[in-house]
Amino acid sequence: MKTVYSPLHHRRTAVSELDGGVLIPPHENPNRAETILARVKDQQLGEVLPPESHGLAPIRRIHSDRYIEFLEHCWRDWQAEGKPGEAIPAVWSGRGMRERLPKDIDGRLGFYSFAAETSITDGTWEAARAAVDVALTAQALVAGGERAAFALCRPPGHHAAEELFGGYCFFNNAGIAAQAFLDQGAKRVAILDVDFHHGNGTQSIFYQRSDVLTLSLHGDPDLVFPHFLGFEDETGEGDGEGYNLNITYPPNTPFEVWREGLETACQRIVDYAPDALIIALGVDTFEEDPISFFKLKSSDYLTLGQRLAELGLPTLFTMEGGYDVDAIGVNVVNVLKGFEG
Ligand SMILES: NCCCNCCCCCS
Ligand SMILES: [Mg+2]
Ligand SMILES: [Zn+2]
Repeated sequence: MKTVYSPLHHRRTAVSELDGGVLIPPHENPNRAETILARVKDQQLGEVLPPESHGLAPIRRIHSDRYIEFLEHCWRDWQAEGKPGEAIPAVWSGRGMRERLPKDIDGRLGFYSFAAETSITDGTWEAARAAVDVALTAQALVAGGERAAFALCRPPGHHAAEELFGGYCFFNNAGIAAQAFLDQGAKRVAILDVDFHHGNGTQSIFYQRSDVLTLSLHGDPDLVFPHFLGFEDETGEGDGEGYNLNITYPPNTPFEVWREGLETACQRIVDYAPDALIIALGVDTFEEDPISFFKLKSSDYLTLGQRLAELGLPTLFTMEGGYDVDAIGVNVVNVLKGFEG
């Protein structure tokens, strides 16, 4: 299986994440991608390719122009105000307030985000753009006939909505790739999110559409991020009714239980008969993950990959979460090796 990787992910080297009332070194750090890349090479998974540039057009198919403009200029505008730290949202439109876009940078940060753990800093724009190019380059490999390809994206994307950043995400790499498949002639695309957290951005982008089936297995949002979306009664709206599936699990869920949800999701995908499958691959389902509460073991990721291969679909893997950096390489490549059989 080919991997697409860009060293430009290093441009996203934030120094602060708001956690527990203090600023900590971010969980979503460059070592994640480097550890995965090293394991890809160590296991001789396949060729590692640089991304081709795809420009803004594919991003504009999913994210609004004003949101893209905001991301491009946020750091400049923040610095212009002489703020000492990284750009972190601190004020939002609470219930009963207005949903209008303010001029001020603090207001705009709140308007375009849903969480405060994700800072914007110098280079975030470049890294987020490169992650999209990585996803689209891998998508082109699959559209061009490869059975599967791995987009080693960093920063991740599944929490990013049309006009929202958060959860370490800025552009929805998997969603942009799904739209690219459709723009190139696919009729139906399924996005299966196996990250520990609900893919709220992916769900909301396609919530009223039936040409993209979105499915996510994740920790009960009553207990974990993103807290305000991802419940099992969210099944889609309008044309999209029936084309969103959320399966939630409690703390300490082991693979034996989690795989039942995977089976349900796989059956739904078979019924949907998509032209392509995108796996939003987070491995924060791992038993040692520092911010999650499932109990999957490294060997379970081999089984996960095997099960996904049985769907027999052209498959794009986009890298999402996973924060036990020592184990992330083994766990990610186990999925891909399991898939290859
Ligand atoms: N104290 C941990 C808070 C985590 N909040 C964001 C989680 C984003 C996961 C991305 S896959
Ligand atoms: Mg998920
Ligand atoms: Zn996650």
